[in-house]
Amino acid sequence: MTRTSGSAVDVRGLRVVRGSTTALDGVDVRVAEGAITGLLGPSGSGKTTLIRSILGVQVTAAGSVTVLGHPAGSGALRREVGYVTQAPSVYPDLTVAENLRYFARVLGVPDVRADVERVLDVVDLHEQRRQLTATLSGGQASRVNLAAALLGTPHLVVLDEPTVGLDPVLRDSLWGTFSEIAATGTAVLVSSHVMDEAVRCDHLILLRAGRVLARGTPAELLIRTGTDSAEQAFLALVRQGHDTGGRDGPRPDRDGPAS
Ligand SMILES: Nc1ncnc2c1ncn2[C@@H]1O[C@H](COP(=O)(O)OP(=O)(O)OP(=O)(O)O)[C@@H](O)[C@H]1O
Repeated sequence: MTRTSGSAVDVRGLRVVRGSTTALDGVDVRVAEGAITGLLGPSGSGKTTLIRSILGVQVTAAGSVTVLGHPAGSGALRREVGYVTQAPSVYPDLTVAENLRYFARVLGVPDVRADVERVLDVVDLHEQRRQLTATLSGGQASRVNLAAALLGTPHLVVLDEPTVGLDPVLRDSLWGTFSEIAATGTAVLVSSHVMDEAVRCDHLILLRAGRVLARGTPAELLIRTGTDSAEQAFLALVRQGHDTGGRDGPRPDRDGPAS
């Protein structure tokens, strides 16, 4: 299996059918190493389905999903991919440090103590290390989830709507942490339906109705649409109705028009 240079994730021609819905319809996506890629789109556009496909837990109808040079879901990726779900994924009746030690052992991290200290550092939760997870604030709980996903130094971190329900200050601080993680060379894929978070990403993939509506840097999308906010850019792209750029150039055959 070849690995596209600089790409942690390479999705080609992905089609997924869930129930009677075509959740993804011929999607091509790359996620770059050492950068934050934002996966944006309204509710039901296919963000979670794409994330599930990248994690290798989604039955696909056509196409390929390659993660760090391996087919999505391969055993080789177990320690390589960190995933932060929308729901809390740590044990409420354990302390922060107990949770992290437990997950580090499950992952088979060689030096559990050192790795737990490292991730506590990244998410700035040293003070809460002995606190029961159930008693943490919403923002602190999000940080424990993130810390658990960072154990074992993954090369790809996938976050599904990580800032939902957080106040603007906490959101800002969490995005700062994502930038720090990306700066270490890790590929960070963040889904969000909050368009104003788009400016915090290095690359954007806009999904609509199971298709890629557009992709590019935030600045490129604003210039292309002649707008000054991600939300307006998204609406302008919906009106234009097709993917007008990105790595492959126009792909009206595959990515548009969006329905
Ligand atoms: N288990 C399922 N059975 C049938 N259809 C499903 C199932 N899960 C998702 N879908 C449909 O697939 C489409 C894509 O859903 P998906 O959850 O990927 O969207 P999303 O962009 O993540 O939405 P949200 O922002 O609301 O989480 C939607 O039309 C949804 O109704």
